[in-house]
Amino acid sequence: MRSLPNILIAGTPGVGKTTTCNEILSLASQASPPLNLKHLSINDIVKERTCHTGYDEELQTLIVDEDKLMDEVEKEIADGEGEGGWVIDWHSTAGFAVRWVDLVVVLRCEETKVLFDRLSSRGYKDEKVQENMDAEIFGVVSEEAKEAWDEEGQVVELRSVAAEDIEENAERVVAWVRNWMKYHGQGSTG
Ligand SMILES: Nc1ncnc2c1ncn2[C@@H]1O[C@H](COP(=O)(O)OP(=O)(O)OP(=O)(O)O)[C@@H](O)[C@H]1O
Repeated sequence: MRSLPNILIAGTPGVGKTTTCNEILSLASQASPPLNLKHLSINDIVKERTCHTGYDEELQTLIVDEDKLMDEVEKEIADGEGEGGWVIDWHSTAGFAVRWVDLVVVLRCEETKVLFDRLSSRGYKDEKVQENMDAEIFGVVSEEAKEAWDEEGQVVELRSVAAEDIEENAERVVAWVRNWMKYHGQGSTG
């Protein structure tokens, strides 16, 4: 049994995963007592441990080797077995074992114009912007998560459109962590 939950922050590129993870970690470190949450950036793992088979020029993205990537993720998560507290930052839930993750937060940006502007400002090609817009409109990440984590309350969708959503979402996640700790008899653990 972990003493802190593992949380996967998922969603279409540009919905605000990294920004939200940073805010969660910041709030957690300032909490009293502080919560020892740790950021697990899957983007960094893909690049640093070469969990890819090359670069797709068309879609301007690395072609992820999911098996290798999940081996690396499991090493990280297993290292913290009995400890937990990973805030995992990745666009997808594919490949993750359900037992590794206690809560999946899918960030959503329903305001398509806002997401379009965020993606375009990164210099993405039209095709890549469109692919990501379609994924967001059809709720692809959310559907995938709900298929795997079928226990009630394990997948939550949070709106990430305006700047104030970031803080509100981070506060909700930190509050959820506190509740999880109480429920699992970890109430006084920092
Ligand atoms: N809710 C929001 N309100 C205002 N700006 C936001 C919001 N969410 C994200 N942004 C802005 O959008 C940009 C992308 O955010 P961020 O890098 O956190 O997204 P991401 O989901 O982690 O993307 P990727 O999957 O490509 O890593 C940043 O400039 C961030 O400041």
